[in-house]
Amino acid sequence: MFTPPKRPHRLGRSRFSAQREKRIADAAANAMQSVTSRLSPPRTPRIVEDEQVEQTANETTGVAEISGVQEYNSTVTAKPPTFFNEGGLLNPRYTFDAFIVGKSNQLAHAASLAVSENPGRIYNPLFLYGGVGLGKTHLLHAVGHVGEAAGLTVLYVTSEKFTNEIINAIRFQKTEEFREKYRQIDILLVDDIQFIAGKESTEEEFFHTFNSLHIANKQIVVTSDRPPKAIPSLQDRLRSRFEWGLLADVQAPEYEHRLAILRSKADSLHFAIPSSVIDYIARAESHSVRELEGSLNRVIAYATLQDAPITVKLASQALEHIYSEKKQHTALTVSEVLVGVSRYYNVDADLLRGKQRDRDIVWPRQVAMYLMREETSASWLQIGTELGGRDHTTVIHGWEKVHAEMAHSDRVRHEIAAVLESLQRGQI
Ligand SMILES: Nc1ncnc2c1ncn2[C@@H]1O[C@H](COP(=O)(O)OP(=O)(O)OP(=O)(O)O)[C@@H](O)[C@H]1O
Repeated sequence: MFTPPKRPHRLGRSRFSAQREKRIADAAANAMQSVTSRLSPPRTPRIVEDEQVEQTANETTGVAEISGVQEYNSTVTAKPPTFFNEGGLLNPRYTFDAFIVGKSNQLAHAASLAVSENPGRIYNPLFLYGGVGLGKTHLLHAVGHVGEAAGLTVLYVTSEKFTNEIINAIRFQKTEEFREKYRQIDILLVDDIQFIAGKESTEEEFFHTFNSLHIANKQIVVTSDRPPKAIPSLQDRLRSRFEWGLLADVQAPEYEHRLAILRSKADSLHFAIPSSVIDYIARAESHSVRELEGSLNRVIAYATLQDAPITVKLASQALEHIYSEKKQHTALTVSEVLVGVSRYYNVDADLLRGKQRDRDIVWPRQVAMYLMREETSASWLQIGTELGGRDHTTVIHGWEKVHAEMAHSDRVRHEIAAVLESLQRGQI
């Protein structure tokens, strides 16, 4: 039977003074820095963080995009845009070699490897989707590295950066230069494509970019936190183009996979971590590899700070606040499930409560029934009431339908896990 993933940790800090926590975090960060600089030569600076790029772009242009409508703030001094990446934007750490393959990411990895070796020829576009911190960006960059090594023109861009470039291009009448740049690319890598949804001119321009690259057999790889059909307000013509190639999802790693990832991370830090400690960290249910990496870094930093050997006891102290926060999760409520399911499937909550029997509405309604039963303490009767006064037998039937589909289909299992994850994220 499907065991729904546990909820990710919430941000509440009631049991810990924020000050104490900050002191540990600062000290850990400092210690980590000194550890890593002692152990390995300084790396090429990491890829510029997206936030920095966006912030700079927005500060420079004074452009705000509100509900898909672009507005210009004329009080900010405007500078002409720079269109071309300065290069080196691929993170050197994000290679195929450094990517640990497991059941949860097998398809996404194999597809990424295949397109990197044969760009524009097999899965085009490749659409990678899944929850936070599960390696989508890592795979995107890995494809880029292989392309660059083969001498191809690779462009990695976040959808926010793409949006900002379009806004700038329109503003400074440089749309031709913008198009020219995008049409010279052999491999276009776009991160977090879900953010272009609802931004009219960005979708329009992306649609044309997509078509001209696709016709020319140039490779397009995009990532998203959800499959195309679940991105609200995405234009249908883009949605169908995303579904043209291959959709590959990444899921949270299971225990053995978490172990392998942690071992590899510890090796890359040149740190001998006892297997009991690796096991201790891996045992915590985690929805994100980023979170796992954070736990490992914290344990190493904690040990360095205290000048103590790395033991399970020390690891449990270092991670105490994280685990105790995980235990404080509150259950979802039926109305949170309703709102979350409606948001995920882009179906109005009133339609979920209503009588319409269209397939597009019936399935999300049944998913809501299933998740209300599994994730809240509500009775069949209460769930029926929340869903527009339905009889409890209807709710049981809905639950059974989803349960049976999940038993037969990986795709449905993944879909339900993705809905649940989006509910949990919405709750934080
Ligand atoms: N299978 C894996 N093997 C090794 N490292 C991994 C793996 N999956 C994820 N990571 C690491 O976890 C971190 C987060 O991964 P990444 O940024 O690619 O996640 P993401 O899915 O793009 O998340 P987001 O949606 O938040 O952008 C990175 O440091 C990445 O190297």
